[in-house]
Amino acid sequence: MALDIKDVTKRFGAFTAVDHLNLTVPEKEIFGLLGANGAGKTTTFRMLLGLIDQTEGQISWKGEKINYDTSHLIGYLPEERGLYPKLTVKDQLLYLGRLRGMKKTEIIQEMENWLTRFKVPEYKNKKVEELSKGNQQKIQFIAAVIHNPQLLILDEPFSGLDPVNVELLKEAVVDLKEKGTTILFSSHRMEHVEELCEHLCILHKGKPVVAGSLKEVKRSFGKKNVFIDAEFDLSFLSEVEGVVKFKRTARGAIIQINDESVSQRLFQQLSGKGFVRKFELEEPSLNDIFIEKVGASYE
Ligand SMILES: Nc1ncnc2c1ncn2[C@@H]1O[C@H](COP(=O)(O)OP(=O)(O)OP(=O)(O)O)[C@@H](O)[C@H]1O
Repeated sequence: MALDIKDVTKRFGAFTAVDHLNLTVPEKEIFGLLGANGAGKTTTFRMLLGLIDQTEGQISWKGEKINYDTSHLIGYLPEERGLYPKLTVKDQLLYLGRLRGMKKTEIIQEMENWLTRFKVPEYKNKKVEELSKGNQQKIQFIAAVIHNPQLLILDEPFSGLDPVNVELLKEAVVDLKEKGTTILFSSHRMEHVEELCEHLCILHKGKPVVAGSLKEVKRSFGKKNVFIDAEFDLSFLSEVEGVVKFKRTARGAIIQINDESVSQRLFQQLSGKGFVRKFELEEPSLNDIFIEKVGASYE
């Protein structure tokens, strides 16, 4: 296994930010770390990178502790973006690439490939401060991957990007994975995690509350959703036995049910009531799971 986090705890004084975390990130996979604000994601990343020490536990990458000697194997997109505003993109990437031990020609080649891929080749000679926030983020992403790291850690990589740039970045992440990079990323956007990750962990107050493969996580949640689009009011279905939640949407209703058999009961209730355009049994979304596991503590 590539990245091993064994019983890791981080305390700041009396406050426990990460609490006995055990995680294994398989090699050449995309792994999602989820959690509400303050759950401990960034603290976990900082410990992985050796930027702060854990209070307890062990972290290793391919069996070795991560330290200054292994830092060229790792790429990091920090949550607090940190580029030098007065430098041009080229000088910025040359500086960061050299710190990673790259040759100038290699850096220029990689930079040009990435800028073309991100559809901004003309940014090479622009100062960072001249770029929009989203475009600065693309440059920050390039800075994280320019040295072809084995392990890539992305803290909220999609935040602040428009849908076109989100797609560009997602495709880049999937390509890197296919070329053998192990990727760990955090996000508040469940649909991104659902689309990209094979394994995931939801942290809550520093503790993992859900962990496993996306399939296992969904299966073990048990509940399902039924989507119904009908020409009549469906709210009476909220009273049917086995219905956990009823949510009206613009086109109908999404009904969370205890188990698959309840869908049959719902279907029977619709008979003779009017025209039903759609009746669909769906997997629970990661959003449903997150809200149940984490959301209760907000109430
Ligand atoms: N240096 C520090 N000193 C004291 N407390 C800290 C420190 N760094 C983080 N914390 C606390 O640890 C907890 C976890 O913070 P962290 O930044 O890891 O959360 P997060 O999951 O990344 O949140 P977000 O989604 O908001 O970025 C928070 O309550 C935070 O206030």
